[in-house]
Amino acid sequence: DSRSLSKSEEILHHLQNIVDFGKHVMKQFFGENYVHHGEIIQLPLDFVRQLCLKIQPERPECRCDKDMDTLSGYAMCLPNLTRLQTFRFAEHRPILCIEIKPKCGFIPFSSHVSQEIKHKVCRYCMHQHLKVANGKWKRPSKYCPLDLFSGNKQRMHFALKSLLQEAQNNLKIFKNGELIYGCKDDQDCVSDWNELARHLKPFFFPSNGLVSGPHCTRTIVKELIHVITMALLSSTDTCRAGHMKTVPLSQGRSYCEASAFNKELVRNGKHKLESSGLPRGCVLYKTLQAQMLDMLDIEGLYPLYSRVEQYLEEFPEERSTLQIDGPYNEAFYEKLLDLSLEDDGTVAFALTKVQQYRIAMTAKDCSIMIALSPCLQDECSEQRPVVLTSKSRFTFSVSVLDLDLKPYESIPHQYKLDGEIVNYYLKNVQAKEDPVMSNLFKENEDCTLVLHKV
Ligand SMILES: O=P(O)(O)O[C@@H]1[C@@H](OP(=O)(O)O)[C@H](OP(=O)(O)O)[C@H](O)[C@H](OP(=O)(O)O)[C@H]1OP(=O)(O)O
Ligand SMILES: Nc1ncnc2c1ncn2[C@@H]1O[C@H](COP(=O)(O)OP(=O)(O)OP(=O)(O)O)[C@@H](O)[C@H]1O
Repeated sequence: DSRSLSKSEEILHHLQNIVDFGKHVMKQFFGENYVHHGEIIQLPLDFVRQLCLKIQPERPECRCDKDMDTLSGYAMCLPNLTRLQTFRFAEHRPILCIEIKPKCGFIPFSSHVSQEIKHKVCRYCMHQHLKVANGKWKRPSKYCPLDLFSGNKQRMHFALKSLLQEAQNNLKIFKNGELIYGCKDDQDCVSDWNELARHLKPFFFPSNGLVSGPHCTRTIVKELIHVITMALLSSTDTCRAGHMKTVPLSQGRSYCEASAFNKELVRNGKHKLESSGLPRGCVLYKTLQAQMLDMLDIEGLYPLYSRVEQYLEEFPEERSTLQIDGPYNEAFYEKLLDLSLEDDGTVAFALTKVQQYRIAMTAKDCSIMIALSPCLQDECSEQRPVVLTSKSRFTFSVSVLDLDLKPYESIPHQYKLDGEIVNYYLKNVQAKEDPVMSNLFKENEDCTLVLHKV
């Protein structure tokens, strides 16, 4: 009927927006090779219905509030990113793929931040405590995104090792497209390093020269961390927004006080954490630059969102002219390049900041896929990126996944969640970790009471 027809059109429009966003916006920020925008295809409805039934039992429970669309027949076709994207020749080879969801790699530098702690401890590390308290994860992770994004090999090594210890939803490993390490759903996490090493041994020690046992496991994990680090730091792409610098590197703190790596250094009497900086073309640099489009922090952004909201309440028909829900075309991209922070009180200024924030949110929640395939020395030419380990060599490709633009409507949720994360941390973690602070906290509370009485 006409209702389902218009629903189908709506879905088609939504998918078209996703493709356009990848093509016209994210490709510009990340570069041609890292982003695969996919294409829209039509599938027979019968096939879609069967597919839906087949995958339903495999879907994580927490995801089942979202239904698969079985009515429109439209679908997005994406390359299988667990496979190498660049070189067809290696397709028959065994393939290892590491998926990392790195999350936000910088500490807010905005003067709109109201709580000092946000300038010291990163959002991921604070959020961990709330997630464990809410039962999302059983144990906190020692991973800190600032270590991964530091570009310093030692800190990156620590971050990756921590991800391998508590993968949560930040790390998955696939062998020939099949998940061998990480969480299938929130309850079911595999973190057996011996098992992982068994899977990886043929990749790293093909001639079987390594005996098994704890030493072997450690060696293999080390080699794995090495190849991931090299792939993350490799510059395999250039892009239009490459010249765009969202923030001078000197702004903001380059380490997080809550990072276990940092704490260990402080315990050993060292107080300066090294951040070697990221090579400009590497995927981490690109991701961080896009994340840093959040220049005002949610606290500075929220009033601007309210300004846009107020305007839309008065002129709802303006929503499409303002391109809030697309089209994500060249004009949309051009507007994102205005990094000025001077608020002239206009809706245009507020809107630009809101859209930049949505891009940043997307980049804070995307995943990086590294696909690696063993290659022989004579196959490795200069055009193909290669990473060497002690006993093998790999050709690899790096892609970015899950680049759908975060909805405008999620901004109030972001604002609320930010407050919850910070308040939980201040009350339950910082106060307990630091008894002096804790006492100060109490004194302040007493003090407030006295003042109230007077
Ligand atoms: O807000 P965060 O940082 O908790 O991120 C959410 C993710 O949680 P995480 O912290 O990575 O465990 C969350 O991850 P999970 O679904 O919990 O694995 C989603 O990616 C969510 O995005 P969306 O709302 O589904 O588009 C993410 O929400 P957005 O903030 O990106 O909208
Ligand atoms: N093109 C791809 N190639 C290989 N693996 C993929 C691809 N797309 C997604 N995946 C795998 O599926 C997981 C979920 O992907 P994604 O979050 O994009 O799904 P989704 O359809 O958006 O689900 P939801 O709507 O529940 O968020 C990814 O973390 C990744 O492991």
